[in-house]
Amino acid sequence: MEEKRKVKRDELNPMGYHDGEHTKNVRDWKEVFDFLVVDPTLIPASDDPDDKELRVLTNQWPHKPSELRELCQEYTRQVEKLAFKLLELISLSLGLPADRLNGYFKDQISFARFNHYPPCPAPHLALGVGRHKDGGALTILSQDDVGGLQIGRRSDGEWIPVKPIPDAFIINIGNCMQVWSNDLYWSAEHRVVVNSQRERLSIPFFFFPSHYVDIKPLDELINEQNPAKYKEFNWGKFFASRNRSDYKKREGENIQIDHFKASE
Ligand SMILES: O=C(O)CCC(=O)C(=O)O
Ligand SMILES: [Fe+2]
Repeated sequence: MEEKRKVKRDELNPMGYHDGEHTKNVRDWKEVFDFLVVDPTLIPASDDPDDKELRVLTNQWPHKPSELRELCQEYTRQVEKLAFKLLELISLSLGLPADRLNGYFKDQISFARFNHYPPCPAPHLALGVGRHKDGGALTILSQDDVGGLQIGRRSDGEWIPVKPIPDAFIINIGNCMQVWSNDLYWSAEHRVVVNSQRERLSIPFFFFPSHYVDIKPLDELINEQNPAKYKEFNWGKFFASRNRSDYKKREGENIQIDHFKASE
């Protein structure tokens, strides 16, 4: 516990250890450790569109276990390669050049997270993570054999458990990919249920574009018959606004991707 406290995140540095996260204003039954892929990483200081100030994020590593830092860095080096490979395959699947999306990640603000979901005495009253869509381009998720992740089926919203498969990653489409592809790729809503018997561990890698990238449906994919379904938005500001709502309970509605839907 002492080591965790030394690397606890705060309002200035959101990296490190944290056990009070909120998804859409509801506290999650979990503790997390976050670390950046690129250290340091620059993000907007606030979600105010007129505020041009940037904030420097840096990693916070505990002294114990001493090999944690090196292991984490090696993990994200490898998973990042997979993320770029998937990005290229998705571009090709959309009929675009393989490297069409790569430029958006020149100063990526990606990070990885250890999620620890302790056993919960009243699992029907809590969620590990409340329903949400991942914000970035892709999420590459590694999970243990306990299970608990559920995906909201697009047709009827029913929660479908994602069965853990040994040595397999789960790939989630994020909001940015949904918008770039003008809904050809869909960012599935998901949540995590907890249980009273076993703790669970998962490690998502959130593949996030550079903060200054403006996200909109790709020109090559829209035309008169198939107009843009989203208005342009700035990724860094979107990220900053979601982060604010992650950090603590807030008044009012949180910004979600549907806010940028073009009017029908
Ligand atoms: O633990 C999981 O399986 C998923 C966690 C998740 O959805 C997230 O951290 O965004
Ligand atoms: Fe998620």
